[in-house]
Amino acid sequence: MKVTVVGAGAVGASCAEYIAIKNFASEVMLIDIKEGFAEGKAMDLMQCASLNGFDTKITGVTNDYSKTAGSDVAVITSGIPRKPGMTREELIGINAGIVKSVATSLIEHSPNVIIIVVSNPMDTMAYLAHKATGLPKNRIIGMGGALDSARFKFRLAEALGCPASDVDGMVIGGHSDTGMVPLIGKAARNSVKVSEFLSEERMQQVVEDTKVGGATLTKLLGTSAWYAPGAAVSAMVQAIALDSKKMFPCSALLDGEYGLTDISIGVPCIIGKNGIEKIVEIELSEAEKAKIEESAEGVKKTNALLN
Ligand SMILES: NC(=O)c1ccc[n+]([C@@H]2O[C@H](COP(=O)([O-])OP(=O)(O)OC[C@H]3O[C@@H](n4cnc5c(N)ncnc54)[C@H](O)[C@@H]3O)[C@@H](O)[C@H]2O)c1
Ligand SMILES: O=C(O)C[C@H](O)C(=O)O
Repeated sequence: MKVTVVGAGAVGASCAEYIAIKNFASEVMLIDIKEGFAEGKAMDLMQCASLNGFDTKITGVTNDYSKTAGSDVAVITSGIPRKPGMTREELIGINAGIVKSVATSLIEHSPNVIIIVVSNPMDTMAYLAHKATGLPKNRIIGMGGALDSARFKFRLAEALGCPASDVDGMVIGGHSDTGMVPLIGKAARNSVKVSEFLSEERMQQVVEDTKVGGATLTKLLGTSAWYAPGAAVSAMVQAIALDSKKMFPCSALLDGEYGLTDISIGVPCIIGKNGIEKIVEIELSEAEKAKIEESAEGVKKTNALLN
């Protein structure tokens, strides 16, 4: 499998590194607009091959899309990250132009590619990629929910005083500070609902900490996070490569599912060799439904800025 990663910055390089370490792809092509940058990152990563024991060939190129030809999967991480105090939505002015041109360049050289959109504001960038390319719905996947769910599990594990591997939980809705919907009522520790262990107040704290997970890290780091984002994307690429039919919350273009149309937003999806193979409609409580509707309103407001 050939994977192109557009943007060799913090998230793109982290994603390439995890893909290589997991050793399921034959080739990763890193591409960046900054002269020599992707080449340098690729060389640095390749010098880890004998140390970390991987056979994936990582190559870097400056803005030459002919080198991405024949990609099975492409990950778009190109664009600017937010600084402390900013929202993801504030990035739209610069990132929309980048994502639009990158998505069209990718399919010119890889007509069968499955695109994973990471650049923020992610739900709107995934929607834009659909509009710009006209690709079938299964072939554009927004990454946000996989990361947000990992952060939810981290916060749940912290509250429960247990390893994250004991915890199951999912975040749906928009990938924004206010739009995320952590499904706390369905979260469990080894099949036992977390409400059996945590007070209502502690559960609400977990929900709030999860929603501002990206902002909290941005404040600490001075720019946004990259390790967990890179790991989340690599897990999705792996599910495509291995056709594993794993379920991740992904930003998918909806056509009536969850009562929503003409919007990309986080919902549970089955990921396999065809990208989004199924959107799973789970039963939501009235409160959860109201939160998803509110979240969708927020995403639609950001989408309107594209016009
Ligand atoms: N969806 C998510 O969960 C999630 C998680 C983390 C970061 N992000 C987003 O991912 C994006 C990248 O974050 P980062 O921390 O890696 O930023 P970064 O600045 O480290 O890297 C971005 C890279 O994109 C490159 N670039 C810019 N325009 C380009 C173009 N037209 N073609 C190719 N490359 C181009 C830059 O040169 C830079 O190397 C940001 O928009 C950030 O908000 C999203
Ligand atoms: O927080 C950000 O701006 C980056 C990303 O969306 C994240 O959640 O880490």
